[in-house]
Amino acid sequence: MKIEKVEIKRLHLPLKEAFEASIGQQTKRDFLLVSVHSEGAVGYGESVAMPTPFYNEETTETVLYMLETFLIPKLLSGTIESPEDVARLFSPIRRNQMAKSALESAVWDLHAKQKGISLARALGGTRQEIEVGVSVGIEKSVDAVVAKVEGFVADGYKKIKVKIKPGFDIALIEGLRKRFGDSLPLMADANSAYSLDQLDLIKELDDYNLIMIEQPLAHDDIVDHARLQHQMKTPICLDESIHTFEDARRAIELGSCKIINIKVGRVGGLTEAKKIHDLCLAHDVPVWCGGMFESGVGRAHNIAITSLPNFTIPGDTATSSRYWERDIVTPAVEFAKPGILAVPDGPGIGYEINWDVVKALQVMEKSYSQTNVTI
Ligand SMILES: O=C(O)CCC(=O)c1ccccc1C(=O)O
Ligand SMILES: [Mg+2]
Repeated sequence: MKIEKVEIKRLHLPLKEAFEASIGQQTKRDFLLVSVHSEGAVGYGESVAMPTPFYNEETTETVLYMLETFLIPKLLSGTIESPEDVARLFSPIRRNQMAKSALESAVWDLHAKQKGISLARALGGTRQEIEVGVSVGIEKSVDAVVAKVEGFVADGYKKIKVKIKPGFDIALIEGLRKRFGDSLPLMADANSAYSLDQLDLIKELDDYNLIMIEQPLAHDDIVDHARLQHQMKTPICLDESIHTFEDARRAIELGSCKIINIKVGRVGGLTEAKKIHDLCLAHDVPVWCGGMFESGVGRAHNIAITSLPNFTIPGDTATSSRYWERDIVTPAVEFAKPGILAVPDGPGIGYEINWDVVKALQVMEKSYSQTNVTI
């Protein structure tokens, strides 16, 4: 497979409503839509980095820089037999997982389209349908979160994840349990807002039958999380701490978590996501697919990877309408049944790009081909 051309479009996609977490507030996506071209076929991917380095160290600007300066030149000048080779090609470049993933996932889409099969099938997915959860932001009051959750429960979402931070935690979970009872599939995500100094407070969360607590401690930690997991019955799930297969192996070995949130962008692409999935399967560690407010393109990649067998917990892969007035794909991502998405069986990601919407949102576009780049 020879990649002849790469295109990048930078888009500003407004969220329907602001979303707050312990790491800050978000009102729109500022992201890159990446296309890779080979022999008349086109594959699509998206960069999930945020404009600010508050979730991880990457930003939309650093992704653009890494793509232009290192990754696109490497892809255009290298030869790849399969999408798995892209990770090998990029391996001399350290980190910058979200930049790598934007390009790598586009090559996966291209590969599946060239084979005439769905991305899910190309990845080894086995499910035709996936269960979906929703991530709910911090609001001004417990009642305001309860009201939001009421709507999502009515929509049929199979898992409710609420964001917590110090001062907006125990009372929130208690309020939700009071309103919805013990059977609501509920979890909390702290985005690294706590430390072991707050051990007693964190341990109180053990009383609420949560499916898991996501990333309570530092974004770069697996040691304190192991200490915490050994003192709690509620499974700890790692998000920010896991960037690679090796991170996952070490975390499992230490007992830092019992569940892993796999985000395609955070781990550098679909090949690494699949490797982490396989490792977790071998160690009886269930996984689920997290979200980064992806547009329909990244969402389609998330749906495809979620069709693999060890994605046994509903992901943060909500419908387009949870986030956007108009998505950039057509059809929009919608439930087949309440709380259930159908895994597309058309070639590649299985969604078309809505170019009218892309044009309306586009703030920059660039094209790279073999003639105008050097490493
Ligand atoms: O609905 C989504 O896409 C997931 C929302 C979410 O929780 C999130 C969004 C942006 C950055 C980090 C996270 C997270 O999972 O921690
Ligand atoms: Mg998280």
